[in-house]
Amino acid sequence: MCHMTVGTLVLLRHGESEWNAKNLFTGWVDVDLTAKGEAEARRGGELLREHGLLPDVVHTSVLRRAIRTSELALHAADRHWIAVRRSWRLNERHYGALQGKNKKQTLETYGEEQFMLWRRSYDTPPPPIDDNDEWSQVGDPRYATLPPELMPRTECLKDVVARMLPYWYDEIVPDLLAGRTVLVAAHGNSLRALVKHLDGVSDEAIAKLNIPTGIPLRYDLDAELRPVTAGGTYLDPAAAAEAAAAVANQGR
Ligand SMILES: O=C(O)[C@@H](CO)OP(=O)(O)O
Repeated sequence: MCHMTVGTLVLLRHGESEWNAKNLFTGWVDVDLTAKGEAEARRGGELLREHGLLPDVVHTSVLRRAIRTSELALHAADRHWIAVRRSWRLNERHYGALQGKNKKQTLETYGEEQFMLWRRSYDTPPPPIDDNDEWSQVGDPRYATLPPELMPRTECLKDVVARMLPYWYDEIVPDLLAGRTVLVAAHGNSLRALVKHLDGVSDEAIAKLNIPTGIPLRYDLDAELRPVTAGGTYLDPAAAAEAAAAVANQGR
């Protein structure tokens, strides 16, 4: 008899970034972590170590807040030496013309309904960013090999699901099927896209789901890659609930 071993998936949103702290829409803008964000990343790594949840491989976006979070967390867990893979497909949702804009001012200017449509609706993207905008990523060398028609100027969550899933199936799933413990260090909305897929969250319900910074979320998957526990398990559930509520309230 052949038993397929399925590994464990651990999702980690980067720690607080400079633009999280300033309450600015960030998207693909490559901002760094704050000192608080660095401490959150280290704490995330300590949680991994305390729970004996030691990654064999890490997948990150190509943005420094996720890369640095993974490095700080893995250092704290004594797993700094594991294999690393990165992809733009794990990047934060491209926030279009909202990149660099203040969330509170945007809420005041456009009103609650439009603000939440842009932030959390499944299929309404913000207006596209102009290629000459100071926060455009056109010309950024890290995307030089990206086919031009794949380079986003804005994205809704549905677009993120569509561009993230090829990476999930082609790069992450094989690691899981090989029985590995897989850490995915990414972003609020790219992880919402992955959670939506894993848990089969409806287009409506995903609007209410927020991912806190720096707290590992564990998913044990069955042989069909379905979560054994719906929604996964945060390694620090109380801190996760409080931090997710704070994300939901941004802009207010
Ligand atoms: O600004 C962003 O890129 C994201 C994540 O910080 O914000 P929001 O939670 O509003 O989608």
